Amino acid sequence: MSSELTVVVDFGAQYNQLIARRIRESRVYCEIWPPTTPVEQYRARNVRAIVLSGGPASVYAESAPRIDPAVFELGIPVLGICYGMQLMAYELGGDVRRAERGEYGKAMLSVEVPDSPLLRGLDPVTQVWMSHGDSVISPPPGFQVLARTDATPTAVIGDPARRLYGVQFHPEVVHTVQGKQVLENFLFRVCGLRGDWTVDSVIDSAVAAVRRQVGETGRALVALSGGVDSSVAAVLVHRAIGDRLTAIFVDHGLLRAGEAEQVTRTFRDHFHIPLVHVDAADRFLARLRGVTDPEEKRRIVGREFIRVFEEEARRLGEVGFLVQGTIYPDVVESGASGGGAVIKTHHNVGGIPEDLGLELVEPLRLLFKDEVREVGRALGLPDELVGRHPFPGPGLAIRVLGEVTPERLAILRQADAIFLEEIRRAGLYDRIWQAFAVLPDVRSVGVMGDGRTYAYPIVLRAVTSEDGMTADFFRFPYEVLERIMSRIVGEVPHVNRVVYDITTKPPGTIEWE
Ligand SMILES: Nc1ncnc2c1ncn2[C@@H]1O[C@H](COP(=O)(O)OP(=O)(O)OP(=O)(O)O)[C@@H](O)[C@H]1O
Ligand SMILES: O=c1[nH]c(=O)c2[nH+]cn([C@@H]3O[C@H](COP(=O)(O)O)[C@@H](O)[C@H]3O)c2[nH]1
Ligand SMILES: NC(=O)CC[C@H](N)C(=O)O
Ligand SMILES: [Mg+2]
Repeated sequence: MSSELTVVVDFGAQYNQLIARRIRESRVYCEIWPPTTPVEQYRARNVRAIVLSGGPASVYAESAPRIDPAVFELGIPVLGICYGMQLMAYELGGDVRRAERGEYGKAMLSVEVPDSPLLRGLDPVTQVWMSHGDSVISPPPGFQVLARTDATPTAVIGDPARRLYGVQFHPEVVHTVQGKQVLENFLFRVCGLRGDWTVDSVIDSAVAAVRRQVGETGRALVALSGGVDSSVAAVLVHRAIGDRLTAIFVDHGLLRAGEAEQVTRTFRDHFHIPLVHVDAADRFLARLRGVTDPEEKRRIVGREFIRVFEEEARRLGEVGFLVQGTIYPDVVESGASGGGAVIKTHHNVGGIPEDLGLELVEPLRLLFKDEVREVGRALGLPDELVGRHPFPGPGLAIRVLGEVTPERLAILRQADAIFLEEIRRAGLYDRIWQAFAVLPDVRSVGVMGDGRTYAYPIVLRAVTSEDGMTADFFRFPYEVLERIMSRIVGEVPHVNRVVYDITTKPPGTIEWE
């Protein structure tokens, strides 16, 4: 994909995905590898730069994750971050111990060697973000101290001859004001990279890889939800194999208002991808009748999805490949990021059975969500599709709390549509990561038109997030909330109250079930 492969070695830091994203933002291609990756792999893949991530362990502990010290002798430049720096120092003969003073949060870094290639262009004193209890007490032979903080005299160390560097702070977080400069200094000045990772190069190599995998005559299916990932995967594969790709869109009756029409229209008119639209609402709702347990609902939807899918696959016949919109966080989280070579053997559709006999095609498996969006834009997908909020596979079944009935789905759909319409009208859609309405299974007393009501509340949920793993509630202007409330109560039957969920994740999750 690029001749400038950079590897982030994962020692269990919360931030290793963030390190990889920052590197890619500088247009350098990067993968996350486990510390157990054999040294030969670094040579075989022609790795040009290595970043050792932070991690919760202490290097001197028995069980601490390590790396083959031969990595430091490959002649490839290394940047150790926090634990990564401590590990490098420890392995090369430095002294690492519990510091007298831990350092958590903001600290001021004083640059001592301003002409070090790693620190070029930094302010003499610059704010960094720290999170460590151990410190490099004395650096290994060959290393010099390049910068310090009050609590940590060895905040940055380096051996310019061997191109080995360590920073105790976290350059990848925004609280380290000049962190991007430090990472780019490492990539461009220390390693001599140029940054040739562009969306066009990503698309070209993904298209070529799909052609190689599927061959001249192979046929493929894609389960298309209309969400960002499966849509971008579909368009990419369509570019590679044309109408040997068929998309299957399942309307399970748990979609938002207008969604099925929108998805089918976009794909038929805009992309000319043959699309099978399966209207399966009745069978999903029949299976969900009387079911209130959230996990049971998810299982039922997942299982029914596969049944529908299998039936369609059998009907089409002679299909050898299944396209999935698996993205990099899915891969990393499933522990399959070992050198990019391990193929994820399971899928994210909810359980495609082995005997379906389809080989997986996953053209987005090395991309982050924002990169997937960029690829989608470059492929000509309309903004309203690329910028869509994520929508969960089980759909409204997990937003109608308790039993899912056609009546309660109708209430939720109408309220949800008003909520999103007003968000768009206020110009806030793109500032929010995900927004939706929830219908609880309680009722409360109200007064409307001088009469007593006893009806449902609607819960509004809107969050900001980078990746869905953590989230904060969105700060709406009160006027917008007020308009949403008055429209929902005024227009949606059986609703007499509107509440706004201000729970962060953690402790809450984004969805209610
Ligand atoms: N209604 C549907 N019809 C067909 N396939 C679906 C449907 N809903 C979900 N899927 C499949 O399940 C996968 C996982 O859904 P998921 O919501 O994680 O991804 P997405 O819909 O592609 O993107 P996004 O995260 O932006 O919603 C999808 O990529 C798609 O293959
Ligand atoms: O495709 C999906 N199938 C699911 O079963 C599912 N459950 C949650 N989500 C989405 O994941 C993100 C995090 O959700 P939670 O904070 O509720 O776990 C949010 O974006 C949720 O919408 C799902 N997506
Ligand atoms: N964030 C880290 O990498 C911490 C490293 C090590 N556990 C310390 O406390 O110093
Ligand atoms: Mg989706």
